Amino acid sequence: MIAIFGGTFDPVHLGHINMAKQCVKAFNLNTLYFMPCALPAHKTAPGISTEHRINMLSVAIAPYSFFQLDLRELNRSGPSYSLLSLQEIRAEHPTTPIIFLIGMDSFNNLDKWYEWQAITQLCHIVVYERPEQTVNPSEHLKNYMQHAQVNKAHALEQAPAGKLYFLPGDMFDAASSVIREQLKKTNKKNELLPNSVSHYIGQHQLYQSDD
Ligand SMILES: Nc1ncnc2c1ncn2[C@@H]1O[C@H](COP(=O)(O)OP(=O)(O)OP(=O)(O)O)[C@@H](O)[C@H]1O
Ligand SMILES: O=C(O)c1ccc[n+]([C@@H]2O[C@H](COP(=O)([O-])O)[C@@H](O)[C@H]2O)c1
Repeated sequence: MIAIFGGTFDPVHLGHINMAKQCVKAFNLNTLYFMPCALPAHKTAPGISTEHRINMLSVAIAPYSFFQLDLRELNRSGPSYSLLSLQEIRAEHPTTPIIFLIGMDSFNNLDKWYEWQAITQLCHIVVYERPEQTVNPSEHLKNYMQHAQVNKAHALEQAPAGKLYFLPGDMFDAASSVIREQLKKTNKKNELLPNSVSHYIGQHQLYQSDD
């Protein structure tokens, strides 16, 4: 199985680490790849450099041998459409099951992603719950849920793509946007961040203003 966790990671926080660990455990993965986007398709571009986002990801995942980075989106120009990355990964692994891990807020907006139906044919979507985000599907998503949703993680090993699984696990109340606001007010260690990321932010004086 190939597992990809895409995100802006501005910055990576303990909510990301928590859901990624749960995914590794549920699917008994050897490796889960964090895939930072260059230019988010549906939100404003990060105010810090890509290099800082990658360095923070690197220090955050360093303690875990089962986490790695996939930097392919940084090599493309234009919005980081997941479709293009998944097409590349599928071409590299024609028959292997591919998991794309997202949070509940992303799932509720999935039908607004570029060519979202093609995405659901290239990979399995695994959704992790998020505080204050209940499943809220549009008609399109309801239809997708009806034909794709499975209730056992094991079912995703039996096909290369096309399934949808809601991964159970403890929710973790953390959001990069909230953390950025907190960091603007105080540069004290932030409890929603791995210590190594807090340290990196302090060292490089990141997120001190809106610039
Ligand atoms: N605490 C969390 N619980 C569940 N899913 C999460 C959590 N934090 C992030 N995610 C999911 O991880 C993916 C990448 O998230 P992203 O890097 O955009 O961080 P974020 O915290 O959602 O950022 P922002 O607050 O700026 O929107 C998205 O699919 C998002 O839904
Ligand atoms: O391809 C798209 O249209 C698209 C739209 C919104 C989000 N995504 C992807 O979903 C992942 C989480 O996105 P975000 O914006 O919450 O960091 C990340 O890999 C994004 O590239 C992709």
